[in-house]
Amino acid sequence: MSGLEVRDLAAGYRRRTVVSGVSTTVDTGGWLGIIGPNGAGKSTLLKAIAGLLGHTGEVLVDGRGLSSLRRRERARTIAYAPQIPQLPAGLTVTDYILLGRTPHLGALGREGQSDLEVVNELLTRLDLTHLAGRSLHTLSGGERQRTVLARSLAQRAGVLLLDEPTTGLDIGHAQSLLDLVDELRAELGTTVVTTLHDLTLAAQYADDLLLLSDGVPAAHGTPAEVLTPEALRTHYAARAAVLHTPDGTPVITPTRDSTPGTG
Ligand SMILES: Nc1ncnc2c1ncn2[C@@H]1O[C@H](COP(=O)(O)OP(=O)(O)OP(=O)(O)O)[C@@H](O)[C@H]1O
Repeated sequence: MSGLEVRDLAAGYRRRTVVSGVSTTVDTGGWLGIIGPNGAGKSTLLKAIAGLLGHTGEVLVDGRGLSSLRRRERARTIAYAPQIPQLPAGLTVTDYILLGRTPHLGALGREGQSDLEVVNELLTRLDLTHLAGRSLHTLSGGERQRTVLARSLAQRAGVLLLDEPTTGLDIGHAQSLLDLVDELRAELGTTVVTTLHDLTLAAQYADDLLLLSDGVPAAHGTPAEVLTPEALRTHYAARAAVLHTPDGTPVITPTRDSTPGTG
């Protein structure tokens, strides 16, 4: 049970406010997608929700303010995978993913069978088993991305914040990752917040979308409500058609201007 509530959050860097006026609720086991053009403030918002960036307003999980939680309890409550992670040198893939289990270890700090089982399952599900003993710095971009996500998933926190989790992943690995996250929310009631540039994937996986534009919420609702051709034109300056799958999920496809002489 880990519902998330954000109340009138504002955050930024030094004296510059980058995001403001964000209020939203994500039910236990729900999935909120944060979308918006480059520089809109998506990563800043996610970092502020994670408690990694000073902010005003409140972030509550099951009604409890995150700032009131001790470090270990907080790590069991909320997990965050950054868009561009800093990876420690010299660790193997397995050791790095095991770090995600730290908030669950007993007084001696030794991992047990259940921790290893969680890690092994993630290695399998994220197609990393063949890389288990490899050093982090030898991984390709997509392999590194999957390893970082595996660590955040190993944390088994009630709230999972993922910043652009599919960046650098091919279409198959992107789907496996999002399917796995979807299963965690169904099986464990994990509450998910992701930023996603791929609007079609965002529409397929998230229950609700929050569109940020210039740091403020410009639209908030179901994917079909938020992803309109007007919204794409206004906030992304994009030419795009919005098609729909039989169940009504929007599919965004860019369209090219057919100006004579430009092909
Ligand atoms: N560490 C920082 N210090 C100062 N300004 C920052 C910092 N990080 C981000 N910004 C600025 O804050 C604004 C929002 O950045 P942010 O990374 O949150 O946007 P975003 O929506 O995630 O963008 P993108 O889609 O390009 O990843 C941008 O103008 C950016 O230049």
